[in-house]
Amino acid sequence: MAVVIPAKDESRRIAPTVRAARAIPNVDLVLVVDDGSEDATQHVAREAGAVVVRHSHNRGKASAMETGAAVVAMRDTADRPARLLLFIDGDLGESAVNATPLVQPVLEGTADVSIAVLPPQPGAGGRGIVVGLARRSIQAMTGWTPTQPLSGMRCLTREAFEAATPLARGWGVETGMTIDLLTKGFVAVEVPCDLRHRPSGTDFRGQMHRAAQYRDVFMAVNARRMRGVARGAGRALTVRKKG
Ligand SMILES: O=c1ccn([C@@H]2O[C@H](COP(=O)(O)OP(=O)(O)O)[C@@H](O)[C@H]2O)c(=O)[nH]1
Ligand SMILES: O=C(O)[C@@H](COP(=O)(O)O)O[C@H]1O[C@H](CO)[C@@H](O)[C@H](O)[C@H]1O
Repeated sequence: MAVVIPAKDESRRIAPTVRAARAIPNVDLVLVVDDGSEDATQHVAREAGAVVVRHSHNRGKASAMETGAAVVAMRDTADRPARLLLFIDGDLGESAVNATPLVQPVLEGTADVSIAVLPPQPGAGGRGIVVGLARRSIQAMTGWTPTQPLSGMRCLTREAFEAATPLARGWGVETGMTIDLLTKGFVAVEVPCDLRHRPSGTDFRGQMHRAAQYRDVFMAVNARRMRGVARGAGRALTVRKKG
C-alpha cells in the first residue's frame, strides 16, 4: 500500500507525518508530493524516510494527488496487485498513524473508498458553509449524505482512483471524487479516525481559504451537474429516436 501526501509549505509538520505514515501496517511506500513549496518541505520529508517528488510550481492539491498516484503506478509491479492509495494531508503530524482504520474496509473489499471522519478540531473556525454546500450537492447527486464531505484522508483502490480521474481542481477534489465514484457504482464508507490537523481559524487567512474552497467545490459540482444534464439529454434523444 502507498501513502500519498500532497504537501505545500509543510516543513514544520511533514517529518512526524511521514514517520507516522510509515508505521501504518502494510505501507511499503510513503510518497510526498511537494507542490511547489517555498520552504524545506522536500528535504525534511526525504530525511524522514519518504520518497519525494516535486512540482516546480504550485499546482494545487488535486494536481499533487494526480502526480502522486502516477508515481505510485510507476512503482507498482506486474507480479503484484496495484497498491491501494491512502491519501493524507501533510499537517497531521504523529496523529497520521490513526488513519490506519481506513485501510481495512478497502483491503477486505467492503468499500472502494473509505473516508476519515475527524473529531472536532480545537481552534477550527468554520461555520459549515462550504461543508454544507458540498454535503447538499453530494446528497442531491448521489443520494448519500456524508458527515464530512471535505475530508481528504481517503483510502481507495487503483480502480476507483482511475474512475475518479481527471480529478476536480484544487479544493473541489474531494467533493468531485465522491460524486464521480458513487454515480459510477463504487461504494464509499466513512470511518471515524482520531486525526488532528491544523484547522483554519477565523482570521483573514482562514476566510480566504474558505472562499477558495467554496469556489472550487462550486465549480466541481457545476461541472458534474452539466455532465449529468448532457447525459440526460443524450438519453432523451435516444429514447425519442427509438420511439
Ligand atoms: O496548493 C496546495 C495547497 C495545499 N496542499 C496540501 O494539501 C493538504 C491539505 O491542505 P490544507 O491542510 O491547507 O487544507 P485543509 O485540509 O485545512 O482545508 C496539505 O497537506 C497541504 O500541504 C497542496 O499540496 N497544494
Ligand atoms: O475551513 C473550514 O473550517 C471548513 C470549511 O469551512 P466551513 O466550515 O464550511 O465554513 O473546512 C475544514 O473543516 C472541515 C470539517 O468541518 C474539514 O472536513 C475540511 O477538510 C477542512 O478544510
